[in-house]
Amino acid sequence: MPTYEYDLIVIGGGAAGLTSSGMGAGFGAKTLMIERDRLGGDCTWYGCVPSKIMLNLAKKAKIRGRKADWAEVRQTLDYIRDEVYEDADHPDIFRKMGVEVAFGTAVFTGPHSLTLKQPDGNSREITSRYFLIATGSRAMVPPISGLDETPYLTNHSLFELRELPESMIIIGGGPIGTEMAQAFQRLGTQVTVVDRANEILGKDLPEFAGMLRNEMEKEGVRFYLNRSIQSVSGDDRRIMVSISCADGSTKTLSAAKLLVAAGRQPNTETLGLGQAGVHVTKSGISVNDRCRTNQRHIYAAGDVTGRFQFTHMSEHMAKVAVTNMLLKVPMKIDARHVPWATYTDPEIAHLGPTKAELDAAGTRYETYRFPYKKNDRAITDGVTTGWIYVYAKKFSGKILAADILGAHAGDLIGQFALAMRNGLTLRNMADTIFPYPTYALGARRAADQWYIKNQSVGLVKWLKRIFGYRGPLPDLSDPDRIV
Ligand SMILES: Cc1cc2nc3c(=O)[nH]c(=O)nc-3n(C[C@H](O)[C@H](O)[C@H](O)COP(=O)(O)OP(=O)(O)OC[C@H]3O[C@@H](n4cnc5c(N)ncnc54)[C@H](O)[C@@H]3O)c2cc1C
Ligand SMILES: NC(=O)c1ccc[n+]([C@@H]2O[C@H](COP(=O)([O-])OP(=O)(O)OC[C@H]3O[C@@H](n4cnc5c(N)ncnc54)[C@H](O)[C@@H]3O)[C@@H](O)[C@H]2O)c1
Repeated sequence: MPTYEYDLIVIGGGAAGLTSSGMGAGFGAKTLMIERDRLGGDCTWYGCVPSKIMLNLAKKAKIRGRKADWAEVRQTLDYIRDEVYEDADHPDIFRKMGVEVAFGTAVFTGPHSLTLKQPDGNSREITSRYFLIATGSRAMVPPISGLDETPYLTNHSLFELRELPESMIIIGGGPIGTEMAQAFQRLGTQVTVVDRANEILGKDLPEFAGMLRNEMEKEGVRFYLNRSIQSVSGDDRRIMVSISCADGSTKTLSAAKLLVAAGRQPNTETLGLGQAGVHVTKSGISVNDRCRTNQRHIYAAGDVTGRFQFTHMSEHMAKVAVTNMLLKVPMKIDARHVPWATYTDPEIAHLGPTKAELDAAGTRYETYRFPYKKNDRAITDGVTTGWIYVYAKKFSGKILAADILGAHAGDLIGQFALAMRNGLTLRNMADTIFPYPTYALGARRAADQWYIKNQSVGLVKWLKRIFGYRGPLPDLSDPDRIV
């Protein structure tokens, strides 16, 4: 067997790269992680962490009822991002684990070799037995007339703004556009969202996405949905966005800033994938269920594959890749149990196939629902907007999917993910003791609905006859009754 300098080279030090290099070293592989910027990737610097800080500060601004102090927002953003970096992403943490960390850009020169272009201008040729590509994604800039000549923000520049804009137009009502619309509106910016789709958060349950949009409209966010953008123009002081209206006319929106949040594109161009013979498409590096590319020794994980663009999925894919590559254990991406959450107020979360996918596949299921307005903790906290919907088999209670709108939906969906992944049924959940008063108890009460819905007047008649009970027949007509 030829000898290589490393057993594993990981390219990219974001969620997928950090997980895979730590695991690689943990399994005894001589591992090198290459990062062109700072370890931590999008999540720490330009994604999950700053966006959740903004949402938290925005909630506080809403409670105080006054505009945020942008200097304080920026200070908090910098302070917490640094804290996350020092606690979880710093190169020394990985060096301690046995990972070599090198800074620079990696470019393949062959199937087992690459050039590391270092920041000081020097280059180094390196070989490895295995590679894991985890170079992530960046904002996709749609081909809109005038956009190239107009200043716009993306998630890369948004959190570095020097002042709070008086107004902002956001192109895209996906998770980024929706979270940032609420955050900026609450901080004091007048936000307008434009999307070509007819509802925000196209991957979530439309009914819940519509309820969230209503809440955001009450807070002042303006939505222009089902509109195509004709052109964009402007300068650093004012931006104009022309949109088409349903009657064929054109309307021009204007704001101080423009944020493009219209999806992602994979970071693949500078990798020299052709030299390594790795197959790539516009949506990302093609991988199989084991995260392997068409080259048996080259794997890819995370956003660069264009598959599931979430931090938890980047970590999951990294685990799948390393387990197959270094342990030779055939582990597959668990695509049937993928949860996600959008951290607006109320939150919106989903698990498994969508309701539309269940319906399209002709799957037979029952919907078990529980409203937040009947959850005592939601009542005491004053956050009663929301619902838990679980889709499950009528007789077995086997969980097929779930949607949640409401406070802590992202945490609650984890309860169903654990149950569904491990074959626990709604009956098992309903028989489990959950503490009172918690949001999690709402998950159990949704599971209780399986017992309640399986109760029937016929069953009660049978009980009465067998045991000689003398009460009247119950009224079971309310589909949302809780006992
Ligand atoms: C605003 C926003 C909010 C988000 N919020 C959430 C959330 O709440 N929850 C959630 O689950 N997900 C969220 N996401 C998605 C999440 O951030 C990504 O799915 C995740 O960061 C992807 O991780 P990754 O490791 O694949 O890529 P990245 O984190 O992008 O890491 C890739 C790394 O590779 C480096 N790199 C690229 N090319 C090269 C090269 N040629 N050589 C060397 N290094 C290279 C980059 O510098 C980068 O550090 C959010 C994203 C955004 C933009
Ligand atoms: N809480 C979270 O987990 C979280 C938060 C933010 C981002 N993310 C991840 O980041 C990914 C990217 O987020 P995103 O919101 O940029 O992308 P997205 O693809 O989810 O949504 C983009 C939106 O932009 C619209 N759009 C695209 N082109 C348009 C055009 N020319 N004109 C008008 N509208 C247009 C689409 O219809 C869509 O609604 C997400 O898919 C998600 O995986 C996750």
